[in-house]
Amino acid sequence: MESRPLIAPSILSADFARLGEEVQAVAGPGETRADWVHVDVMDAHFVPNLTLGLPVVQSLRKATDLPLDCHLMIEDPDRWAIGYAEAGAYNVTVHVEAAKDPVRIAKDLRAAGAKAGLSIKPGTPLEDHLDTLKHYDTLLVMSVEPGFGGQSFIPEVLDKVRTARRLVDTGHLKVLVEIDGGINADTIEQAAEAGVDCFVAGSAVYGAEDPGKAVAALRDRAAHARH
Ligand SMILES: O=C(CO)[C@H](O)[C@H](O)COP(=O)(O)O
Repeated sequence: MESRPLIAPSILSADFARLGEEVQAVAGPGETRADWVHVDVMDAHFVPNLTLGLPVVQSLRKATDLPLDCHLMIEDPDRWAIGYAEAGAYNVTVHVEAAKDPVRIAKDLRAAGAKAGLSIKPGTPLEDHLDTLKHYDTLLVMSVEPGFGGQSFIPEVLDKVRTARRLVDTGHLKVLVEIDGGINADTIEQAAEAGVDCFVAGSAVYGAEDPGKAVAALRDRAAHARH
């Protein structure tokens, strides 16, 4: 397990007209600094929403030195994922439900210098994808149906998190466990207790008066829940 909980604000809940400033709002000093910036790429096909793509990620790469955690909610990630690695993403996550050759994607991402992430929707069993997961660096467990920010946390996914944590800790997998959807001051403790390493939070960070303070408060809650 990561020595301290990682917090990844999702810019899905940020003001898209001021993205550079919004990222700077979580790039402050000390505990107010986010660990990663989570970037939701949606294509209006894999999910019923449309957000941003490569040009925005290329611009974000120049606007911040925080690691970019790109979550591709798109059809045909086999074709597009590599571009995000080449654009300087730290971690590029594809959906197990969309990838045709996920092992090849992971190898290509790593060869391009990025971490490879695998995401799984709430209703998809993890057990069907264990052979694939061992080729990846991160597992992004969706705790809402992907597509929109501001939804309610689905507590049933915590069993999947516990399973992933157990597999990682018994040495069968070397992946960082990440969770995305409905993470806020009320839900982060359950996720931390279940064994999450990295917490994506959109509305809980960008809906707060001070996004940096929200990052610090979420990390603090997650850290306390682990003890
Ligand atoms: O991937 C996502 C939605 O598909 C978002 O990252 C996620 O929903 C974050 O928003 P919030 O923390 O408000 O739930």
